[in-house]
Amino acid sequence: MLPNTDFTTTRAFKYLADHYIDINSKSISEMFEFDAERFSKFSLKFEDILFDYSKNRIDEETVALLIQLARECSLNKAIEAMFSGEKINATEGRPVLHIALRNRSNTPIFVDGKDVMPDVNKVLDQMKAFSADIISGNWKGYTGKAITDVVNIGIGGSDLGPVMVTEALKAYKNHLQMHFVSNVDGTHIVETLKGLNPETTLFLIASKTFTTQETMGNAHSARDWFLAGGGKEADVAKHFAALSTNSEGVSKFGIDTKNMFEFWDWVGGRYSLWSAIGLSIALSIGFENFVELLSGAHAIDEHFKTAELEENIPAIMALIGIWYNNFFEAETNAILPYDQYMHRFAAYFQQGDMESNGKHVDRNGNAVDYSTGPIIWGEPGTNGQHAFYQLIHQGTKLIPCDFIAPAISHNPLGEHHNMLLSNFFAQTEALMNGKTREEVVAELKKSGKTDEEIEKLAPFKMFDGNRPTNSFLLKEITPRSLGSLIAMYEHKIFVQGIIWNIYSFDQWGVELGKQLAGKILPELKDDSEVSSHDSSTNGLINQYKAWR
Ligand SMILES: O=P(O)(O)OC[C@H]1O[C@@H](O)[C@@H](O)[C@@H](O)[C@@H]1O
Repeated sequence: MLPNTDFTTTRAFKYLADHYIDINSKSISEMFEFDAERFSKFSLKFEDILFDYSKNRIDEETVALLIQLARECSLNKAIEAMFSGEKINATEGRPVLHIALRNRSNTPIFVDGKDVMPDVNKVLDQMKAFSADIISGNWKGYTGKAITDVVNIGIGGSDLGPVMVTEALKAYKNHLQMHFVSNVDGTHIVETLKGLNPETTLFLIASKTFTTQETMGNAHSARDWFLAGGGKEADVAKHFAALSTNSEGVSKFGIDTKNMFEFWDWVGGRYSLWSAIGLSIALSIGFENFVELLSGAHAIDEHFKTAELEENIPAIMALIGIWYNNFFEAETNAILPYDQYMHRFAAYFQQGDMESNGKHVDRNGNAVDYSTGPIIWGEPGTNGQHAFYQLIHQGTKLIPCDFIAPAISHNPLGEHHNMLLSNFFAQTEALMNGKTREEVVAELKKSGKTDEEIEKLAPFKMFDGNRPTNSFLLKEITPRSLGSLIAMYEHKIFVQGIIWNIYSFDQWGVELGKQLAGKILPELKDDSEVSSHDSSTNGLINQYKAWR
């Protein structure tokens, strides 16, 4: 059973509300001036990842109270419940066990009295053998040629994780060309298949449920393309594999269940890159590297389970987020990787975080009267600097930012990496320090402006500063360090869900969209006028019919 506490009624919450008034009158830079130990107090190291949270609007009391909050909400019990396979996804009656998929210690994890590890290991072995066969060219297509291109067809959790990781780990890539088709917009598959050869293309149909409209639509079009290109029905087995929990759906589609890589309903879609859904990752970077990714995540699982809350990186990340979300009323959280390979990281955690904690009903079924999951967004630095950082620096909204960067680049080209990292450091510093009137006046004087001009310009050139950031400095983006970083964010989401007393592992809001589209689709089949909706929807549908 998960604990069931309204965090706004805890003692810690009340203390935090008072303490907020105090902290709100302080600046981060001031707190650095008064405390030479601030960086060492508010930073943690895990293997080759340095997590620096000292540039936040916090002091020691803040952290102590936030930890008290976590304790009053029985976070430790909740962690135990997840790791021991309890059905903590109560609205779907399922455990939440992505941690089992990367349980490299292989200790038993029981679901309904059955250890899941033998099944997990069996699928890993199957992925190992399959990826070795495809990569080595042992596996032949229907005309005897080796596979050159892999197309993963999936959406949401069956797409975003594989895309994000294969991009982030491109430096580890082999000769196979990876492609990802997600959108039901025909453009996506048509453009992807241009230039591909059916004889050397492998399709992975990635869908937990094997019923998702977009994926099924794209999978059928892929098969039509394959058959039109010369392949026969009997050849489908050499070119299509399925990653799914639904073996019935897979065989109905015509994929040999020998080519099915199974996972289980206790794996949430947005937490599934560690499962068979990660087959495209194993194909792209090799199975050993995929295992490294799992190992990095497993190391964080152990840390999360055993570290004291004061030293627990995911817990601290979560608590700082709660501090801004529920006391400063920050609505969003920007994720800003200074690494081009990580360009889909923010998009990945848009689903990870927003689908998990975008909930307005607590675990008792009552509407909450506090703010829950933040809006997650972001782009890689330095691109974002030339686009939206203006608002982060000088806008009216408080936007806590996560800066992420590797110390070692996979592409050390001249001064590029120093230039990139100088921006990373400068931005977090500038967001904290801002620019005072005195500094602005001195700068303008130096540039030869008159007193009158200075008076006019100064307000626009001043920055308040005091804008909070977390910094994640990784030695290098490797399969292991990336695995750890992803797991940190996953557990951050978990901790926040526990404190907000919501269910983080269902997604009823998304299910609605699936139902609604299914209702309108038949109405679009012919040209007859539609009148069963509101006048806007009728108007749009009828105009669509007139124009198409
Ligand atoms: O993997 P399948 O079942 O195709 O689902 C793909 C995605 O569908 C969405 O509507 C959500 O439910 C996501 O959590 C899920 O990742």
